Amino acid sequence: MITLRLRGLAAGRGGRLVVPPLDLVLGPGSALLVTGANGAGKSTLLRTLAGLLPPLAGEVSVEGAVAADGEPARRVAEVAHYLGHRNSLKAGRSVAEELGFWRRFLGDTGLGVREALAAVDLGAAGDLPAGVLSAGQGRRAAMARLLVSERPVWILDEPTAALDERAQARFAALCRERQCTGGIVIAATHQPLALEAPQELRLEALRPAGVGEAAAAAPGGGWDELW
Ligand SMILES: Nc1ncnc2c1ncn2[C@@H]1O[C@H](COP(=O)(O)OP(=O)(O)OP(=O)(O)O)[C@@H](O)[C@H]1O
Repeated sequence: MITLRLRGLAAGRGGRLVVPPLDLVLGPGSALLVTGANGAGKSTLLRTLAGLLPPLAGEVSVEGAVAADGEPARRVAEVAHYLGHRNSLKAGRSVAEELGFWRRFLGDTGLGVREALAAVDLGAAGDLPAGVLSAGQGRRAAMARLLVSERPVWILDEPTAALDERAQARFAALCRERQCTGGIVIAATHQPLALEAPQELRLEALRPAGVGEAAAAAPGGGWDELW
């Protein structure tokens, strides 16, 4: 059964510390809700966990999971789905074609494309170009991407933004099913998300060194000119 272990994991952008070192253990069936104000570093942390940004310090290790090649997984990216702010669907191709691409790319170990679309109430939209989907439909198509390939870790950035109430409830149920089968769900969100017994990690925005001084000293009002 899978466990993720964060040891002194610090995340940042452009060499600037955004999330101070964290120690955390996420065992099978667990969930982590990452909260905090705009700019606090939620996306930065999630992208670091997903292997899309290098940690500034420390590490995240994976134990007890097997990668697609049958070897023990060494990196979270080998066993995780990452759902970012964008839906990762090419506008000119049909929703079904796009999901078919992701199914081949990520490993065809989950639901078939039509089954996955039905599971997110998008059964009638498979032949539409992805670019014509509404914001909420696009998000549901992205949810279907989580289902076409079986991966134990879901890393989700604002997953329910744009979803109506029914779709939010459906998505939360899918996350809990992931937990029930021993998976791990990590979600950054400003909205309630009904996960099973989540740990909460609230991030506080760090003030970049020297910002106050620079603003005070800048001619013409400093930061005010940016708004
Ligand atoms: N590509 C980048 N280069 C430099 N700084 C960045 C970059 N992307 C984000 N930042 C900065 O990193 C900090 C954290 O941003 P991040 O997107 O992680 O916040 P967040 O908590 O996810 O915010 P939100 O709730 O608005 O989505 C912010 O100060 C932001 O300006």
